[in-house]
Amino acid sequence: MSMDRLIENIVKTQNPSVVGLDPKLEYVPEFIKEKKFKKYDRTLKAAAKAILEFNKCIIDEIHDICPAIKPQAAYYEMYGYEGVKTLYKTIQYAKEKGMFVMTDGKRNDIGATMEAYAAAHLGLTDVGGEKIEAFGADALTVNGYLGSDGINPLLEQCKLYDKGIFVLVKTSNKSSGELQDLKIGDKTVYATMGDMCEKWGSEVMGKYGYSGVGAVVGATYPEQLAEMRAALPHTFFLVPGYGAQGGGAEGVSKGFDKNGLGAIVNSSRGVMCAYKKEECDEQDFAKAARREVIRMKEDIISYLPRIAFPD
Ligand SMILES: O=C(O)c1cc(=O)[nH]c(=O)n1[C@@H]1O[C@H](COP(=O)(O)O)[C@@H](O)[C@H]1O
Repeated sequence: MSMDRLIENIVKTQNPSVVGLDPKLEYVPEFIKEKKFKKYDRTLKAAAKAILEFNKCIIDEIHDICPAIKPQAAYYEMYGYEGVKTLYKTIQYAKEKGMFVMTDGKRNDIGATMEAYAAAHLGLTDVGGEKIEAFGADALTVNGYLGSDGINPLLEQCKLYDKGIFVLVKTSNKSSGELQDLKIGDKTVYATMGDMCEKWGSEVMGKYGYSGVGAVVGATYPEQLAEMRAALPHTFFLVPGYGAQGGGAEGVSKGFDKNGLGAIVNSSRGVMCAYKKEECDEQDFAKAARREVIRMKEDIISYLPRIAFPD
């Protein structure tokens, strides 16, 4: 089960964090951009090639100490088909290095269209009887607010191809409460969505007590993280919002269980732009990313009892 593979990577690296690869071109060091501009002019192709080199250098530096990456599709789509090619190549490269890949697409649609998204990102695409992997991530972020019709096609792919999903429950952004904190009877909308994750997940349980249906709960809402951890014992959390959005290690620790499992914390800009914050030589950008991954890991695990498989 895919969440089992994520847990195994976390225990192996003793690191419950994921690096978000959300590479705006302005984050890419000048020496890489200049090289690509010289070869391809100032084109979408040059941008996509620069981003691929940037991503690969970071993956080379962190794959032994970090269990997973989370490329956010928007940062690739903005460079058109060349950017989408870079997304595919980034996913494949990270997987070859043993990393777990969560594509952040926040996809959702009605059943038939969701089947197409599910095939694209998690399963196989049928080409005249030939089944071909399109993107091949291990997991996909999705929006569950269209209900079960939008989630069931994904569960099929999760079962068939050993994949996982992370459903938006309580998002990290400031206005997330406008809808998600409203009450349905005596329950908030986000808690109701959390319950739906537990229900969907019962079809795809893994061997460490967590299902293939995870939930996104923001690092910026520690109280809600604690509430959801207690309410959703089989749901693994993706926790974005650490660092750049103000979330801290003590807050995110509320999303973990007694074994130091149950959550993985994302940082994107914090890692990609570490070399800018350090003000080190830009040639050193990937090493700065590695230093930030180690700093973040030490920060988070200082609040956890241990990171170990359940007894
Ligand atoms: O699903 C997500 O990953 C996500 C959900 C959420 O509630 N908040 C959130 O910030 N994210 C994503 O997590 C990443 C956060 O990036 P940084 O703020 O740069 O660390 C971005 O890719 C966001 O799209």
